[in-house]
Amino acid sequence: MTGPQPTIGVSRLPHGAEALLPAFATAGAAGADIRAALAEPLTLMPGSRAMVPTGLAFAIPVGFEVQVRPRSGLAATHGVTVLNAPGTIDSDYRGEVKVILVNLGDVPFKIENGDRIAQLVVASVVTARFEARETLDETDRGTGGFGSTGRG
Ligand SMILES: O=c1ccn([C@H]2C[C@H](O)[C@@H](COP(=O)(O)OP(=O)(O)OP(=O)(O)O)O2)c(=O)[nH]1
Ligand SMILES: [Mg+2]
Repeated sequence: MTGPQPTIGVSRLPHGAEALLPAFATAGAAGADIRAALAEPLTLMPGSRAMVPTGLAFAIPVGFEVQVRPRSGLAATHGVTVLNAPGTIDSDYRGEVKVILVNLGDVPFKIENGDRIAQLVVASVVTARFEARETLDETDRGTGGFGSTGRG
């Protein structure tokens, strides 16, 4: 561990009373797996999405965010991913963390209580100021974008 190690307070909501806290599967993992908190299994039909409850609410220290990212295994094996990846959990959000999963595969995908559905990456946040200006400084790129570089 070399960088900052903030502590994120985690509150178990009533329906997440038995929920496990997010956990890093290995010492070097960047993402902490987060699990579904479900009273009964949920089946995600092909092409459909669901806001999957985790039963947890966070208190993230100011200056940090939590990103909700897909698990590669679910994506590669089942075509199941996080629709809004990376989801953003703001430091001032105290509601339940939910994971918006979408099934891009061609068979139904069943989610059981306690299944690891996504991974959380904690990141530092830079809060920039946005300042209106009449003109912007010139650069080599200028207004070129959308694949403009590398053309002969
Ligand atoms: O995958 C996600 C993304 C967001 N959130 C929660 C935490 C976040 O702080 C809040 C708002 O998310 P976001 O800013 O992405 O959504 P918005 O559509 O901009 O809503 P708002 O107007 O509430 O900011 O919703 C989740 O639980 N899961
Ligand atoms: Mg927002």
